Amino acid sequence: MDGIVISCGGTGGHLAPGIALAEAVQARDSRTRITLLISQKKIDSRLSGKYPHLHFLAVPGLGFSWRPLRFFRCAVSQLKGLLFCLKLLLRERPAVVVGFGGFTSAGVTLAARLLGIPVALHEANRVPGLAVRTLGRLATRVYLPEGVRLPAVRAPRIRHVGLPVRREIVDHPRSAACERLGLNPKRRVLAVFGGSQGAGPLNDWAHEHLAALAAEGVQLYCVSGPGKGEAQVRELPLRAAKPAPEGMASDAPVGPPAESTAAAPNAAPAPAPTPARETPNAPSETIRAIFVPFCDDVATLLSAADLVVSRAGAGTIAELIRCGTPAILVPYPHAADDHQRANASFFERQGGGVVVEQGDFSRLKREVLDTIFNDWLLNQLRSNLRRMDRSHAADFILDDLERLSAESAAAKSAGSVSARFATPALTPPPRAGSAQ
Ligand SMILES: CC(=O)N[C@H]1[C@@H](OP(=O)(O)OP(=O)(O)OC[C@H]2O[C@@H](n3ccc(=O)[nH]c3=O)[C@H](O)[C@@H]2O)O[C@H](CO)[C@@H](O)[C@@H]1O
Repeated sequence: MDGIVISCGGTGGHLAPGIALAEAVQARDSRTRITLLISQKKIDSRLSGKYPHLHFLAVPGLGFSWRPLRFFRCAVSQLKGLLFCLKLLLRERPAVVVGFGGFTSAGVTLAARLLGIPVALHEANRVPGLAVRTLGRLATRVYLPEGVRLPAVRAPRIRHVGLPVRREIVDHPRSAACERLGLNPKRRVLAVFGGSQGAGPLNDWAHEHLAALAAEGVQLYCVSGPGKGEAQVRELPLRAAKPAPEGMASDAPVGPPAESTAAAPNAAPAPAPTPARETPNAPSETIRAIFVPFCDDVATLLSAADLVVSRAGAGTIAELIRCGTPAILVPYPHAADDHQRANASFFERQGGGVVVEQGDFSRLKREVLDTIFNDWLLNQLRSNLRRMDRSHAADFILDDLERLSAESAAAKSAGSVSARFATPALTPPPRAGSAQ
């Protein structure tokens, strides 16, 4: 393939699979020109900064809104985005364009369509978003999660495939991962993760329950999200107020902990070993709760965690599956068309974990403690997650894109040959997107 433009801006859930696809293209042929279009949002520059070997370009564009002023600003910025993409595609002449949804996909999809470049759109969620629903009709190909339908797009243009996951997302040995994060491998680890923007209610829950979790011997690692809290490490006493019966969580109230606070997440050595449930009263031991605004090494976090409490973004779910980490998903209740609830309940039905609604937070602590100390259940969930993994998504998409680009090239050259030998009256000019 000569070149590829990947539109993946607006949020971590679009950017991460874009990066994954770019990595797969590079691995297949390092000479392929790859351009990744991102948005001007901070989260995009934060995440893309980790990949200096890839070529990112920020494209103008704002998210859609029905509010009059915002609607007008969105229309102007989308127009600017379209012109930007037309210039880019005319200069780069990529063999194919791929969009991972979101408002940054609009301009490049239209531009590709106008220039007769095959364009593929990928939907990660179990309810297709506005971008894929509206732009899908223009696309040469639409990739959907297994079992998801999009009636507006003709069936031959649809392929069912999972979400490409970045190469770095692999399951590491747990002990080494814990030590890298400054956690004690002999204690249980709960990760709290709100997706690329963080989740205020999950952060609040983590702050409210860190003492109670520590008392039970559960270490906490909370990724609070950019701008949603400072990095801090807290050392809390391990103190079972009421020893719990074997295999059951204690819900006894825990008094205010004698705690210390430090600023650097990975500074101090890991505390002394001994699981809380085996020796509930180890007076000198402290349990850590770590808060970071952003995590640059999600694979290490998911490898260290025995259990994750998380939003139900499609990217996070794909990474939980890849690392085999069981989760309690708390879908974001205001996600467009409630797609996070659909993502979460599919994950639950497949056996990767359980769903707790945000309105049902009172049962979250019990759910966490009942799961995190239940080795039989954790093993069941891990084996279900292994079964759910679709590790070939990037290669499947890449094979298909190569086919689309070859078909488009063949159609174009057939068009130009017939144009040379046939009379113009008999041979219609090749249509844009004739490979469709
Ligand atoms: C509120 C909302 O509508 N969120 C949507 C958004 O989620 P969001 O942007 O949160 O995306 P996901 O949860 O799908 O993925 C987040 C990605 O960012 C990475 N990451 C995140 C935090 C961090 O500190 N470091 C880091 O690297 C994760 O590893 C993952 O690759 O896009 C997803 C994909 O369309 C949707 O499913 C989500 O519903």
